[in-house]
Amino acid sequence: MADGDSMGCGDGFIVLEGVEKVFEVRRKAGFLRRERRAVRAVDSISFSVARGEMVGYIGPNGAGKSTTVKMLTGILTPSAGRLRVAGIDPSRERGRLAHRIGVVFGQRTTLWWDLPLIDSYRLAHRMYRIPDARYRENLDRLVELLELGSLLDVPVRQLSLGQRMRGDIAAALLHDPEVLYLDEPTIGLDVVSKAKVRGFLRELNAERGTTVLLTTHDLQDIEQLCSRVMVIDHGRLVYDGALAGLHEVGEGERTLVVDLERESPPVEVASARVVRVEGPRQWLAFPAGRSAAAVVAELAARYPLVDLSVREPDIEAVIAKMYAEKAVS
Ligand SMILES: Nc1ncnc2c1ncn2[C@@H]1O[C@H](COP(=O)(O)OP(=O)(O)OP(=O)(O)O)[C@@H](O)[C@H]1O
Repeated sequence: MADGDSMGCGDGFIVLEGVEKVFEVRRKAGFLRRERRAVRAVDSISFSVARGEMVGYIGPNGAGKSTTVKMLTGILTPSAGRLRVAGIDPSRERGRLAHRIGVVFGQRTTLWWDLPLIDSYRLAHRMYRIPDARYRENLDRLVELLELGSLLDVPVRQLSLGQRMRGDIAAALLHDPEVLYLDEPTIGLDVVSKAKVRGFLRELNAERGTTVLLTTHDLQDIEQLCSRVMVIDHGRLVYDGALAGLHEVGEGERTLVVDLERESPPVEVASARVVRVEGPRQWLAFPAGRSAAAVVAELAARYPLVDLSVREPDIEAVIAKMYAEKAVS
């Protein structure tokens, strides 16, 4: 089959239907005896990403994120299911797909370590057969946006982690890919470098409509860049939706911060529990799915309130809880 549209998935640009990847691993099981075991790294995953979407793909270590990305780039062939990126079957037409996608691995560089940065770009120019005018235009734009001007003649090994990451991102975008896979793009970066990378990605998505699939352990990346998030755990997709909806899935707690008229012992209400007291200020936790109005009404009826505010659950806490629950079940 040549075309992704024939899969009946509408305008999906990245489409997975029941995709699986099973690895055969051999283990020593005694003297001269080896045992074969199947590891189901990706277990019947289906999703569809529209052109121009920016999606977070998250999950604990060993969940199957890298395996999914490797199948999307064509490095690995799925054991079952169907997969298309821009209408292309990645493992069958890896070369053709390479012109349409860009890949950045935070922990691995694709740049030539001992050569000046610009040499890696010249190589990409030839490798991807980018027309000269387009190469120049893209290079100028990326150098400006990623602030690489003073770094082009510096050997890659002398670059800081943040500089190298920006260099890698530029390398992945010189050929104008429609899709960008980012694997931990801000790992190990300082706050300023993280902000630069995130700012650039937002601009890229807004200006060029580049579709972005972002794998990260840094949930601020997701909060600042993605309106949709997919959570994978033990090879299965356990959540696909808005970031805000994760609060409900994780059944996190919201916090009501109240200022009483004067310092007092922890307040007593049925709908919430006090988790902290500091002078006249008290913090009350209540289930995220419940309305704050009931808690406020109960409090106001019994205590003199000066001020109050509601804090949403910390997304990291919600996801940590979600993983913990999965591990127990
Ligand atoms: N080539 C391989 N051979 C055998 N097992 C593998 C192979 N690659 C991955 N696995 C196994 O598949 C599962 C998923 O691994 P994967 O690297 O996709 O997880 P991940 O979500 O990317 O994890 P991390 O966040 O640690 O990078 C793990 O149990 C891993 O040990």
